Amino acid sequence: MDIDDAPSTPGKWKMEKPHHRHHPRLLLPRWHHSYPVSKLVFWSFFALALFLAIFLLSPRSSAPARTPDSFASSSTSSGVRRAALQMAPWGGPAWEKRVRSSARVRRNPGGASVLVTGAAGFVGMHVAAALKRRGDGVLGLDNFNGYYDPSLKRARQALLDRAGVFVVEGDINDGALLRKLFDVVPFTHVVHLAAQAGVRHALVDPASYVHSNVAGLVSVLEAAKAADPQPAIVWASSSSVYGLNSRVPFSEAHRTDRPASLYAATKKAGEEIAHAYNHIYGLSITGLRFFTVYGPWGRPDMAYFFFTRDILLGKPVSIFEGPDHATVARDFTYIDDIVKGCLAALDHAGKSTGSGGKKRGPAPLRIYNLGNTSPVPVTKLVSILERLLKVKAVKKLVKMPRNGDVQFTHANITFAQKELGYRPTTGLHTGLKKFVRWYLEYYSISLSKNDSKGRRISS
Ligand SMILES: O=C(O)[C@H]1O[C@H](OP(=O)(O)OP(=O)(O)OC[C@H]2O[C@@H](n3ccc(=O)[nH]c3=O)[C@H](O)[C@@H]2O)[C@H](O)[C@@H](O)[C@@H]1O
Repeated sequence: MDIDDAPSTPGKWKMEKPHHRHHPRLLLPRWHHSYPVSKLVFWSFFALALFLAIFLLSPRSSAPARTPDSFASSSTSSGVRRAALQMAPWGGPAWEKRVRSSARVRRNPGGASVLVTGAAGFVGMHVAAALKRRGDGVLGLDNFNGYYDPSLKRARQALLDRAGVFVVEGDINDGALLRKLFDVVPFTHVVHLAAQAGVRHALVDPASYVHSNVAGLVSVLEAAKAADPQPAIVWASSSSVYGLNSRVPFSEAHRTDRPASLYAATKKAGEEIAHAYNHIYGLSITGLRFFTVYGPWGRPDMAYFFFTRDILLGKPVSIFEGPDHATVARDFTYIDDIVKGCLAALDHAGKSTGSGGKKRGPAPLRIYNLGNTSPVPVTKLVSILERLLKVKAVKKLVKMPRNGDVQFTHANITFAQKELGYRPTTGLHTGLKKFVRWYLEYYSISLSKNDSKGRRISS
């Protein structure tokens, strides 16, 4: 029946006797007329209540499954990636109120009010949460780009939101946004962690490294130098700046002028840019050279993360070897140790001395290694994962491609120990155990559901 055939006045439609041969749709008007209104209301409410109950009580597993294999988006070009970024609009009284409230110091008398860039990233989320926990004011900033699965970044944002940290959606290259944030909040510190990370990806999308790690850093320093008061800056450099340095363990006094990747070169450039801003404007700047940070809520582009995924899927993992089968090793550093190092660097950062864009006196300029001081071969990393996952990995030993990787990293942390009281306490086995526990829970994977070869076939 066409809707145009229906009379406009209810009740004028002559009903037929219900008949089972009728199409159910034709019975509807009759049912409507013969059913008491009270019963109709009752059943409508009942249906609505049932629907709500099912919706609210449904277990987490009924939500769209999280899949750990979405790092494929990393191969998109920077142009495509940026075009796809849909930033939420910023500004307005309600937005400013939220910004102010998030950045307000709560329980920490004389505490810091901190802008954390890259707050939806791995290290950013942990640092922002730790600052908030101890009562500091924290505002996050992140552009939620698609270098890896943005839903993981959204989940981190949701976690911060529950902790009372507002993450503003925006790019560090947006000077107007940064100026606005400094207008609204007199930040005492900036922990600048937003960056284009990943050593090997620089071959795929070199422009994104210059955009985030060079132009983005300058943009943040420009906003900081013009702010009144000027904040102290703590930012993420990288162990990769040691590049072809072969003296071990790597010390801050060693050469860092032979980077092996564009990523490393942009981080090294950042250290020189920091020098210039400290020199000209009196900004207090501390660079932290992180050594292969890993742990819960980590980055899917890192080896320990995608090895875990591939081992569970029964897919081969490529283990890089140096020339003549030489071991490739990393000074893997657990996230909680890195967070302690970041907070200590912030607490020990001397003040910036400039104001109104003018230097008033010398300000601190520091660089520290934050590593674990015990390099572990990648083969060992894989065997720990095999034990924790209770699955044998399909291992492929391959010659390390010329992709910017270095063979070995090992941190000397004497300076950080002496000046920041930094002391890493988590070994690789313990740290990976915590990572694996998080990974299985986050992706709702049960190890008991393996196939006959002991492999997990799907999440
Ligand atoms: O320390 C740092 O500064 C850097 O640490 C990591 O870089 P990387 O140490 O190369 O970490 P992964 O990419 O997770 O690689 C870990 C190890 O696994 C090896 N690997 C990687 C990939 C692979 O398929 N096979 C393999 O054996 C690498 O050569 C490396 O020795 C981060 O990805 C960088 O963003 C960070 O700046």
